[in-house]
Amino acid sequence: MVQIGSYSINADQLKFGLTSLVGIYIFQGVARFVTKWIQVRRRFRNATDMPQPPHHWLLGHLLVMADIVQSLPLDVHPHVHLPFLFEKYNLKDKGVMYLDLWPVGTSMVVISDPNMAYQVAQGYSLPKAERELDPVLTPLSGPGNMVSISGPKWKFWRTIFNPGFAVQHLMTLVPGIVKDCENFCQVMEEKAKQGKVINLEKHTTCLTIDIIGRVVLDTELNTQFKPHPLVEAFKSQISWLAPANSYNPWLIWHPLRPLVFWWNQRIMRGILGGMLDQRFRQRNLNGTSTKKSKPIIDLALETYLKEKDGKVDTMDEEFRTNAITQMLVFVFAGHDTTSSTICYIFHRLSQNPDKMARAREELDNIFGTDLDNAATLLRKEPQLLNKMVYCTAIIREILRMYPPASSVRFGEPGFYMKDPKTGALYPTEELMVWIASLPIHVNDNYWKDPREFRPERWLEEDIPKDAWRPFERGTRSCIGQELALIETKVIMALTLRRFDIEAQRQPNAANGLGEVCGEHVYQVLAGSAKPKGGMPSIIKLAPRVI
Ligand code: HEM
Repeated sequence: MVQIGSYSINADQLKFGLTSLVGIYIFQGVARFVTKWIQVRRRFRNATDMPQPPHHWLLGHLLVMADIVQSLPLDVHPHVHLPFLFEKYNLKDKGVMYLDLWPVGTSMVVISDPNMAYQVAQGYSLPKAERELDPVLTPLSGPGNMVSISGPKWKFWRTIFNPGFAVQHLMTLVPGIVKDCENFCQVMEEKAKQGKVINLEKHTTCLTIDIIGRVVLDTELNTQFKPHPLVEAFKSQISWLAPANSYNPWLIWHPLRPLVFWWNQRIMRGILGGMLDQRFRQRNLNGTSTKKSKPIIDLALETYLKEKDGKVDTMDEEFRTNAITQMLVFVFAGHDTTSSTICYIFHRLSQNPDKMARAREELDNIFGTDLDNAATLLRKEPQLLNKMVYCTAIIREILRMYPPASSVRFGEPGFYMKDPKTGALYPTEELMVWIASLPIHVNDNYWKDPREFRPERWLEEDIPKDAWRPFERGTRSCIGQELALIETKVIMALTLRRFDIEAQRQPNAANGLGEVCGEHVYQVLAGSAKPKGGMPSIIKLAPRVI
């Protein structure tokens, strides 16, 4: 007998009551699930204004998706599927494709038309799809990170960091970037002498992490020579992210994942917090530094101190927590996108000796034929990077063919995209809006021979308006795009003439397929879109270095 206030109930009544409660709870859950299922399927089935592949009354587009997934190597990045879907279901001319993937994925609209991408990112900036971004970005940087938030909070942080990413400022940081690239050359030379297959992406990642550490935190992380606890915790975090291409429940809901995430966050935030506090103490003691090249962390603190009218004894806890989050997001967003771009540059040039020769000739003309001169000259005159016209065309072409990131937004009631050719209106309400860039970048309505690597197109042809968007466009475009271009050019200036790098073939994916449009190091999902297997490569000294 159990006494509750003035009531008493026996064990059987209690059991009955609890079972009924659980039953009602489960019934409500199932009813909600089924209702949502019916609503979503109905919306897609009855829609005449939502161009889409054939829709199944029960499974939506899950069968269509399963079909396309099977027709490509199983491990490709999800954005690789999209151009094939547009092509197969004749949706390229529509410029949009609606996909009903509920309950496995979010219902969405994907864009392959530059003008409609303009409408959602530049004409009007739809808010970020925070719910879809957070599972990746929260473990890596924390809640409230600049990539996934929208509104006034995002504006506050973007305004604080914008000056640090302006070209004029970044040019002052080139000497430091050159130093990291010299370290890279040293490591690559050793690897070339060993003649073994190396994981190229691992080395370019260490390089870009060193650069981001220097530019943002003014710290020599030196990961090219020895592991750094910040970076090790970061890599562990990436390796523990829930896999997007797996349906294995053990991998999706690994019970240890929250614990690992918490532990790594503790390490990363501890290290960055320490760095931030130290800079804050120094700034408070020394006032505003007159040093010409300032790391981004100092510029942020300067803005903060200015807002507080000069000296303050302690940093606002909210500012501190959020500043650490943004530093972490810079470390994440600032390294793996650039590192995979560098890998693909080497890869495509090794397959196209004529283009490699043209790039080397350009570098000889700018920096002279003595290879050691490039570093010395760049330290003195960073503006020489602006003369690397053909190399810039190569970077643009690689980013067109292998965009490492893209933008996911969330639609709004009453916000429609308008087909510029037909005037048809396409709804966005309650849908994820994916500006995936790849389906735009390889859409032959806008690009000639889109699957061909032809840097010359950037010098000789008209590039369609808004059709190149690897950094996205509009207010939410990449804050680090100038940094990415500068560092990639410095790396090219110092390495292209020194090394020949050749990507090696790897075992096929689980379904026996090993290529996408003839590419064997296609993009896979690993935080962002990265070359398969880290692009294992043989590296040799270029003939003129031997
Ligand atoms: C080749 C290199 C890079 C590519 C292709 C790239 C691409 C992108 C893209 C497509 C976005 C928009 C993402 C979205 O809408 O969700 C973005 C945003 C962002 N990127 Fe990059 N990125 C690169 C390098 C960098 C670097 C070096 C940094 C340095 C810190 C960086 C920091 C950021 C940040 C903080 C944002 C969010 C900006 C905002 O919403 O205000 N990125 N990037």
